[in-house]
Amino acid sequence: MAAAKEFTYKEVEAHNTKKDLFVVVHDKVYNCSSFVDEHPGGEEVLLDVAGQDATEAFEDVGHSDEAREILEGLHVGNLKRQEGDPKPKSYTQAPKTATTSDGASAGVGLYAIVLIGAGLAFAVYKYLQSQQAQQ
Ligand code: HEM
Repeated sequence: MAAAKEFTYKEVEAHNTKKDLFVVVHDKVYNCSSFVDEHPGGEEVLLDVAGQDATEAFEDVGHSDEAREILEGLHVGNLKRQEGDPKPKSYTQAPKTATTSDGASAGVGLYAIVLIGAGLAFAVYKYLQSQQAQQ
């Protein structure tokens, strides 16, 4: 049996189009070109990780054993990691950021309401005090 072909990250990076799409999952290199159109999760997500390390993106979704079998069928070689290679690309980063900023703006809104309420109470208190002083 011939030894598995070795790719550097730079070589994998060159395969980043829909017609020529390599991804890395757990340091193995897969040619997904024939599968892009059939992917149940859509072509966009695969194009997003084209030529990159898709380990986290693939694992975050919780793909089935069947998906892993398809993946093995697309295996074309192994990744030869070198110093300075980028880290795996995460899929969940964007939604997480959105949730954080939503929470922050809700907190600011609540803070404003409390401040306005306190201001109003203070104004009423001052008004009543001045009324009493006049009597
Ligand atoms: C790299 C090779 C990949 C293969 C062979 C593959 C294969 C599959 C298969 C067979 C399914 C159907 C459900 C299942 O059996 O788990 C699926 C669903 C899905 N995949 Fe992938 N996938 C790959 C990469 C990715 C990547 C990188 C993402 C990025 C986020 C992704 C996102 C999804 C999503 C969101 C679904 C769910 C679709 C739905 O249920 O509506 N996949 N994939």
